[in-house]
Amino acid sequence: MVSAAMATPAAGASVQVRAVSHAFGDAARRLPVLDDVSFDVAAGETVALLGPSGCGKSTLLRLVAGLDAPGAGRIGVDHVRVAGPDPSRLLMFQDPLLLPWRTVEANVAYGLQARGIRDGLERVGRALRLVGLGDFAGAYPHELSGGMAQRASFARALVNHPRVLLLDEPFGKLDSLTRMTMQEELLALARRHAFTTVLVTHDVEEALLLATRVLVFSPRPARIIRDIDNGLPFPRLRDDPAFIARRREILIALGHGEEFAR
Ligand SMILES: Nc1ncnc2c1ncn2[C@@H]1O[C@H](COP(=O)(O)OP(=O)(O)OP(=O)(O)O)[C@@H](O)[C@H]1O
Repeated sequence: MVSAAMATPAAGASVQVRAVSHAFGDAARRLPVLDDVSFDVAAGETVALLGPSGCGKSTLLRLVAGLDAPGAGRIGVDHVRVAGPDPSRLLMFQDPLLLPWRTVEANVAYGLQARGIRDGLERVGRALRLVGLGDFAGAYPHELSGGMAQRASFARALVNHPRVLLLDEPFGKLDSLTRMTMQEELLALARRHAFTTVLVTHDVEEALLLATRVLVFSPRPARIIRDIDNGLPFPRLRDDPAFIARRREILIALGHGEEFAR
C-alpha cells in the first residue's frame, strides 16, 4: 500500500501536443495513424485517452515519450520540444517487464545505476516503501504476484522522479480486485506528488475514476472526437448518477448503442 510519509521531489510538467499527424509504412503502403491531434495537459493533471483498438493511442504515447518523432506537428513538455526519451518522462506498459535474474531492488535500481546516480539505493528503498514493497527488496520477479510485479514496475518509474508518467493500459493484465487497488494507489500517488499522467485505457470506468479529463478518439487514423472535462468530486463512486451519466456519454461517443451504454 502507499505510505503517506514518503515524498519524491517530482512535480508535474505540462504537455503540449500540437497538430500531430503520424503514419507508418512507405509511400506505396502508407498507414495513417494519427490525424491532426492537438491537446494540452496541464501540470499535475491526469488525462485518459480512450478509443477503439488499433486507433493509435499507444503510438501517441510513444511520441510523447520521445521514442519516435511525429511525422508532422510538434510535441512539447513545459513548452520545450520533445527531441528524444528522457527519464523525467516515463512510459509504463501492461507488462511489468522486470528482469527475471535481478532482485526487485536491483530491477528498480537499474536505471539509476546506468545513470551513475550515487544515492540510488536510498531512493530505491523509498520508492519500494512507497508502493508497499519495502519487505520484498530481495525477492525475485517470479516470487511476486501480478499486482506486486506491477507495483515494482511503478517503483522503477517513481525512483526516477518522473514529471510525466505515460501509462499504457498499466492494469490491463490484473484481476479486477487487484486492478481496483492499483487504481486507488495510482490516484493517491498522482494526487500526492502532483506528477502529470497520460493514461491509455480501454476501461471507461477506469478513465472516469482516475482522470481529470477524458479524450475520446475516433477509429484510425485517430482524431479527438470528444474532450470531456471530468470534474466529478473525489471520492468518485461508480454508482453515482453523474458517474453513470458520464460513462454512458463516453460509450455512446465510442459508438456503442444506447442499450449497451446503460
Ligand atoms: N511500428 C509500427 N509499424 C507499423 N505499424 C504500426 C507500428 N506500431 C503501430 N502500428 C499500427 O498503427 C496502428 C495503431 O497502433 P497503436 O498500437 O497505436 O493502437 P492502439 O490504439 O494503442 O491499439 P490498442 O488499443 O489495441 O492497444 C495499428 O494499425 C498498428 O498496426
